[in-house]
Amino acid sequence: MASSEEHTVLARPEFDKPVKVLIVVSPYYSDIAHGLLTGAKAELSAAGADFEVVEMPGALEIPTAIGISDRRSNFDGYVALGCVIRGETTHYETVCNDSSRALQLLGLQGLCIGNGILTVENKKQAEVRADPEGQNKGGGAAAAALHLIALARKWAHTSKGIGFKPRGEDTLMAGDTDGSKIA
Ligand SMILES: Nc1c(NC[C@H](O)[C@H](O)[C@H](O)CO)[nH]c(=O)[nH]c1=O
Ligand SMILES: CC(=O)[C@@H](O)COP(=O)(O)O
Repeated sequence: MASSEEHTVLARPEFDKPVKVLIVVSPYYSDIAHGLLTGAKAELSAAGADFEVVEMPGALEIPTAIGISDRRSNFDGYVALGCVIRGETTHYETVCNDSSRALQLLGLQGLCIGNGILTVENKKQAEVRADPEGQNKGGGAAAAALHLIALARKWAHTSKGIGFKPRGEDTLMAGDTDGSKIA
């Protein structure tokens, strides 16, 4: 089956300065969340990254939680962990699509986010994907965040000089109301 085929995994990035990552996890399916979290923590620890963990009720709250955290803290990156299992109604599509799209939009704003929100047909599919000894999607999401952080740091002191300003305390972000922060 295509889903069990091996894929290429990039070498773990190395950092010369501390890295601080926020894991935002929904325990909606707690056993699945536990597996994802175990894999993500192991990957971050192997890279020497520090991390904190916060919980949100469901996958839909995860992007909002990351957006709030990014405006009010100093994390280098984020790992989103959760699981959405198809039910009887169309709500599955809403939770899957909106959480994924919102994470991508945050990413396009410059946030370094690994998406480890499983979107599956049944619990069995989730179990093999969450298992740190199996597909280890939590570890994969943490690795994705680390690669984005490494890229952001690689270009940290580079600019085309055409008015682009890296995100920072003096950069106006969506939701900011302080006019003095306008970049
Ligand atoms: N059905 C699943 C949900 N639904 C809950 C939403 O994420 C959200 O918390 C609620 O609509 C309140 O805003 N969440 C999951 O993480 N997984 C599901 O399968
Ligand atoms: C992904 C969901 O929100 C899903 O679990 C909801 O189930 P249902 O469509 O049966 O209400």
